[in-house]
Amino acid sequence: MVIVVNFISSLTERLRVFLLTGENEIPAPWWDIIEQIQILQEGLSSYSDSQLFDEWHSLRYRAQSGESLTKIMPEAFAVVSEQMKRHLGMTPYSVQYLGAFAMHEGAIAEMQTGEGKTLTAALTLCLNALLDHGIHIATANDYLAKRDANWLSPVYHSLGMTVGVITTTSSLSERQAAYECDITYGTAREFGFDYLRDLLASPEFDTIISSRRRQLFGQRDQQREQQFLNSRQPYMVIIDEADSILIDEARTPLIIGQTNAIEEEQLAVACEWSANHVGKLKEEVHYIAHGPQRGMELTEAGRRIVREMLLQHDAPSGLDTGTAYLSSERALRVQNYFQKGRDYVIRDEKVAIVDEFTGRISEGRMWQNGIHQAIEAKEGLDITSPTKVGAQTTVQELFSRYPRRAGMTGTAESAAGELKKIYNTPVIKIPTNLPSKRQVLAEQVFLTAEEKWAAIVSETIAMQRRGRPVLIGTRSVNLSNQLSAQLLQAGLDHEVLHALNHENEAAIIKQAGQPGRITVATNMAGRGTDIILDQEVIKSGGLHVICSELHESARIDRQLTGRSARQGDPGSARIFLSFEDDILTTGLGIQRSQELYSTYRESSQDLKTAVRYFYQAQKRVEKHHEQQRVELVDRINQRRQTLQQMGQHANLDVH
Ligand SMILES: Nc1ncnc2c1ncn2[C@@H]1O[C@H](COP(=O)(O)OP(=O)(O)OP(=O)(O)O)[C@@H](O)[C@H]1O
Repeated sequence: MVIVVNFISSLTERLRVFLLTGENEIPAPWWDIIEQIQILQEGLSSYSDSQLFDEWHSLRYRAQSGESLTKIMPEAFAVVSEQMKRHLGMTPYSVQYLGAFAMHEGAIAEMQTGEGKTLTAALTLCLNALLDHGIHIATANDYLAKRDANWLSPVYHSLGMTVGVITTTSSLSERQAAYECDITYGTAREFGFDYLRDLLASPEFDTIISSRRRQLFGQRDQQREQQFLNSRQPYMVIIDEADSILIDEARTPLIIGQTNAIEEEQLAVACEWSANHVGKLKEEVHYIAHGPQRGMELTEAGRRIVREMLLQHDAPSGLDTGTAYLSSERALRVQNYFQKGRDYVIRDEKVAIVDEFTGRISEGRMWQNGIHQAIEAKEGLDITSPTKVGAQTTVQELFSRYPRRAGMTGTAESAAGELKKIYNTPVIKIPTNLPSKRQVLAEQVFLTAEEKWAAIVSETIAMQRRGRPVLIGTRSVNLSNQLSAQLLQAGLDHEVLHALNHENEAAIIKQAGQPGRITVATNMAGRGTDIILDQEVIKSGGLHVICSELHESARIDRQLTGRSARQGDPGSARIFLSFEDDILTTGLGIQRSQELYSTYRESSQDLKTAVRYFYQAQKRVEKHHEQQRVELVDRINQRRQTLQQMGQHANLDVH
């Protein structure tokens, strides 16, 4: 045993050298280490449970006495694997060890969907938990946090480790308890908000925030009076769906707000008044549209009309002209760019934001700068409290607090450059356990959206006739409903999975691999839930995935197509496009997309060669989003510096 362990130690040193060189191919020594782990595990199979526990305990002792975790890794993985075999009935595959090595060394392991990332992460988590510092695993949503923690808890408990879960609904004391555990599961968003809550409660925040600034933000938040939620210094985080969190979500800051009663009242009045009046304003005459980000601008004629409306008897008293201009511009922006069913849904008489990347409701999120209230006014709902920024952070800053961080995902390779640049984290591509049998069929391009949807229905019928299940991904709840109506018209039974019914997700996904089953899903597309194929389906070609439009991020498209042909199963995928798709206008502009539309209307035989325009448009949008992320980080850093300067001035005043 000693000889084996020494041999492994020399190999693990080589593993580190490899990572530092930044190549992303799996080197031969990694395979040798796996073989040795398997030999070690074989030796442990005769151990009793208490002997295994003692073995783990001695590894803890060695780790805490200063022996490097990399050196201990093979022995630790052998013990954890033996516990996985005993408690879950599964022994990690070789590729899962590769993923765990990569993550232990701080990389993002790119593992295809369905390759077993949950188990892989557990290996790395256990190893790093040997130091007793507390490890976080950031999952894509609450459901996965609970599911994964429950599934793996017998393994953690058998090693004497505690595991906690934080979800949107966790109380403060539940959060405190979960952070005390060896391993804590939660979403990046929850970890981020708890960090901000603790930041607001910290004495440093008081020094930074001068008394003048406190006046601006109102009195101390109640939460600031109580203990920290997480009193431990964060040590390591593993980020699941790392590209989605580190790239897609990094465009919006995490903000924790504080309210102000007077502004609340004024905003509500202005929003309601504007929502009722902006219908009278005409584009180009009264306002200019600058796009979703920059919004609307009233022209001189527009301002005149707003002033006239303010003089009418139904105008609320106390609404000043400046506020009326601003709230009219905001109401116009909401009317033109925020779509019910795509950007938000109404749930329990409240506006709930739909995450554009996952298709799920972003629990607890509100749009800032009065947008949320303007939407409520447009929908005739009660106006909720506006929030002022109390503290904010970026995803980049949140994760840079952890001395050790790693990630895993099915689709990081295309974002490898940005991940390396912003987070200094390499991406390592892990091979699949079994060779992939996915057939990616040629894209189909149509002039109009109508033709495209008709073709999607036809392809669905053809696949169903062969006994194959079909999963159709759409970009919004509205489109899902529209397609659903068409499927019904064609007499096709189907299930719809979207932000408003995602409680049934697991049940719907469970059935999605049955012969001839049709499932329509918004972007979430059952991420994190396995579509298990019926034996008959495997014989008839597996799941067929239809991507009904290109998403603004190519990774989301790949996640969708990746639902087919998992773990060596057969399967296929096809992307359908039309010249009326949003991606063209967003990426190439309205004029260019109209030109393309006209060109291809005249020469429809060229449609096939048009595919490249769609990918070009998608690339442009991705580039634009990357730019936004860089700007966000700069803006928040600048704001911090200003605050710090204000704090220093305040201190000078006191002295
Ligand atoms: N070593 C193993 N032996 C047998 N089954 C395994 C093993 N590892 C994982 N599985 C099974 O494979 C399936 C997929 O696992 P998991 O959900 O972790 O995959 P994933 O890579 O996270 O997929 P996704 O990207 O869809 O979330 C699960 O049903 C799991 O039980």
